[in-house]
Amino acid sequence: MIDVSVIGCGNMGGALITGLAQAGNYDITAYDVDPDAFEAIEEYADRTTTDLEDVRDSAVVVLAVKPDIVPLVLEDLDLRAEQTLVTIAAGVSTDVVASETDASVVRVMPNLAARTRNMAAAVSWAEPDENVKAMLSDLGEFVVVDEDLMDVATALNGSGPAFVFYLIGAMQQRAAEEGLDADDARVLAAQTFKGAAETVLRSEESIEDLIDAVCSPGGTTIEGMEVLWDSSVESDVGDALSAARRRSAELAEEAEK
Ligand SMILES: NC(=O)C1=CN([C@@H]2O[C@H](COP(=O)(O)OP(=O)(O)OC[C@H]3O[C@@H](n4cnc5c(N)ncnc54)[C@H](O)[C@@H]3O)[C@@H](O)[C@H]2O)C=CC1
Ligand SMILES: O=C(O)[C@@H]1CCC=N1
Repeated sequence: MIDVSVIGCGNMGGALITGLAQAGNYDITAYDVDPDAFEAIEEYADRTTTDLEDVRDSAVVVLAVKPDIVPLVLEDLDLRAEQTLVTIAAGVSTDVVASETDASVVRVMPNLAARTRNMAAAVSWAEPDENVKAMLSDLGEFVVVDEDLMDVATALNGSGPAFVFYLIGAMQQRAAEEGLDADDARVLAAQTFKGAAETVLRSEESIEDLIDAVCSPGGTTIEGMEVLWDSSVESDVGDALSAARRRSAELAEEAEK
């Protein structure tokens, strides 16, 4: 049983609590200044609290507040060297957090799919932390990156679910306009993304070869692919990723001030 506290139970803190509770093996304390935040996670957390004292003894404390709130929480959070503080705030460096705590600091960029234990996470740490490793493995897949690559990881896997939701929405909407029931279209679009993603994860074929495998000669897919290849979708998706990466770098500059 790993004793974990989550500070900030909004969208991302709540997703981590939900996923960890489903994994079992975690004793979870949920802390927030706003008791309304507990509504969505009450059934998953072992306890909820508005008293910061209650999180002080956890082996792992996850800081899941907005980047500008991080310094305020650190002012009041007194942790010991044997504890681990996981920071997930976009743009807040390990150094900024480590300068305010005795705990060892691990920086993680998680994503909302923690809710269903399908999270993609990037982690940077001075040395591997066994508890954090267990948590990230229980919540999905993770890769270890140098901290200077956290901005691009933030854009890719942190913000990425929103970009994918957008694409799912676009496919769902057109299929509904062309006659499918909207709920059926939602299921088919989402399951198609899930299946395509799973296929990529389990295959060593290049993305180009996988596209080719769907394009039957003279068939339907190639007609759609011609539209995509002639469009700016590839560079527009890239530009969305770059914009998110730039914002992460800006947040980092703001956090250093
Ligand atoms: N939303 C997402 O998909 C992801 C968010 N993150 C990071 O997670 C952090 C939280 O983001 P969200 O969950 O989206 O924000 P949110 O606004 O949904 O949740 C923030 C929570 O913090 C609470 N809070 C505010 N002040 C507090 C304090 N002093 N002490 C304790 N709790 C306090 C709020 O009541 C709220 O429940 C951010 O730093 C963000 O960069 C990282 C990856 C993905
Ligand atoms: O939008 C944000 O700033 C956070 C960080 C990554 C995903 N959500």
